[in-house]
Amino acid sequence: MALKVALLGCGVVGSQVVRLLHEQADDLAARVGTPLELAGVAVRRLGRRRDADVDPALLTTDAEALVTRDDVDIVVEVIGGIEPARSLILAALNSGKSVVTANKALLAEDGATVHAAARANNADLYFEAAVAGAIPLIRPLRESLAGDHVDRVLGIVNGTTNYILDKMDSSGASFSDALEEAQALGYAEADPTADVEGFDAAAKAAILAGIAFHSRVTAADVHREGITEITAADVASAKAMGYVIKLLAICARSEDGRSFGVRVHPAMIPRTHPLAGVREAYNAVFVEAQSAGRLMFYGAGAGGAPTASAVLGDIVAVARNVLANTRGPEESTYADLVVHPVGETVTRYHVSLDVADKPGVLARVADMFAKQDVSIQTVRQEGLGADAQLVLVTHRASDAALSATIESLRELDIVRDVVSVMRVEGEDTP
Ligand SMILES: NC(=O)C1=CN([C@@H]2O[C@H](COP(=O)(O)OP(=O)(O)OC[C@H]3O[C@@H](n4cnc5c(N)ncnc54)[C@H](O)[C@@H]3O)[C@@H](O)[C@H]2O)C=CC1
Ligand SMILES: N[C@@H](CC=O)C(=O)O
Ligand code: NA
Repeated sequence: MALKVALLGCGVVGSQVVRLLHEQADDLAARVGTPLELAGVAVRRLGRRRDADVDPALLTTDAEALVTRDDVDIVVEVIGGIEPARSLILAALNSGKSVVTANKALLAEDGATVHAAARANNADLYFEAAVAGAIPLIRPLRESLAGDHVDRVLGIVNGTTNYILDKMDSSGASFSDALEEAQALGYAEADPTADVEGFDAAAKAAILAGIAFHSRVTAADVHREGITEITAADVASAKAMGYVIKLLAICARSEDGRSFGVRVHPAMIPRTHPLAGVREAYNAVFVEAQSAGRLMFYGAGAGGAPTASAVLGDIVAVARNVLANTRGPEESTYADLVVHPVGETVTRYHVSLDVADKPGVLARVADMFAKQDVSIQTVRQEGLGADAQLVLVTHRASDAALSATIESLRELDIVRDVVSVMRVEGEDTP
């Protein structure tokens, strides 16, 4: 007997899920042990032209009725956003269906509710596509590394922003042109603010940290900065110093192991760093675990077909569980560690200051750093006279000390503007 799949949403990802379910039907049936059949596809509007070749008889605008239908075994949610996705997923789980979702926004906002519903109903909740698209990352963390102790997860988890930063760096494209290209290629979220302001990466970081450190983490726990303030001048200045700017997600345990930090922000990394070679919409994530050492996961982090690949992998896993009357791993939060504030983060900084070009300026600026115990590694002057800029790179310092330094620099009459402050990552370890 076939297992029936209900699909919610038929956009960039959903239409590719439909295509793969059709094109690979025989292989999927052989791998699962029984055919997978599309029971229905919930869409917002009937009669709209769509990429997928869907039998019109399967289309419905009544998603609620579809997810609770008796003959449906697995519900795939690729609508995105919080509502109605959450209500539909809960209705599916409460009707005993297993769920596959790509929805990182929901999992990071209210994962506790959906995971609890999965547990209460003895149903599966799989979400490999939610983080880093096609790259197998959730399953390795939840299953392959279940016997290890993860200390750090660090990488590029948003394809749209990586595409924009890469185009700005390699071809001098403007921010807005590069964003339009990323949207046309199907990488961006429905509202690209989620990408460029770092919300999407922050949601993914929350999910990764929660799994890696066996603790509950929500998007609100993540320190988030986007890329909208990054200018062509920042990109050029980074390039001149042998760096490239990337939007990084960093989840790291504290040294005493009692807490961890989760942050998403643009950072300069050396052009020789492995993450510097991650181009276009590709993602790459390092996982550092005590016994496994350093692992690197690389691949397509966005786009219809790559994301659908991860969704299909989850559908097969869930279908096998349904047939075997078993279920996959449930949410693990037993460690219950706390998330420490970003002020405790220790890293290096690149600071650009617009200063008056006159004797004594450097000494006064250096004094502000010294007062906060922030040690300067390099300093150089760019431009002359009214255009003079001081560019400083610090040794490792706490975020709190650096912020206090910047505040005091702003008050100096010789500092006309703090042009940019950016973290420098990846010089000690990847
Ligand atoms: N596009 C990508 O590269 C990736 C997307 N994702 C996630 O996959 C999910 C879907 O993303 P996309 O396919 O890119 O978005 P999309 O905007 O192309 O597709 C969503 C579809 O859901 C439909 N929809 C909205 N409300 C509905 C409702 N009440 N009932 C039925 N259909 C409804 C919309 O009309 C649209 O066709 C999101 O959670 C996104 O974050 C995850 C990884 C990569
Ligand atoms: N908008 C996201 C899509 C995948 O999660 C991105 O650009 O990475
Ligand atoms: Na993935």
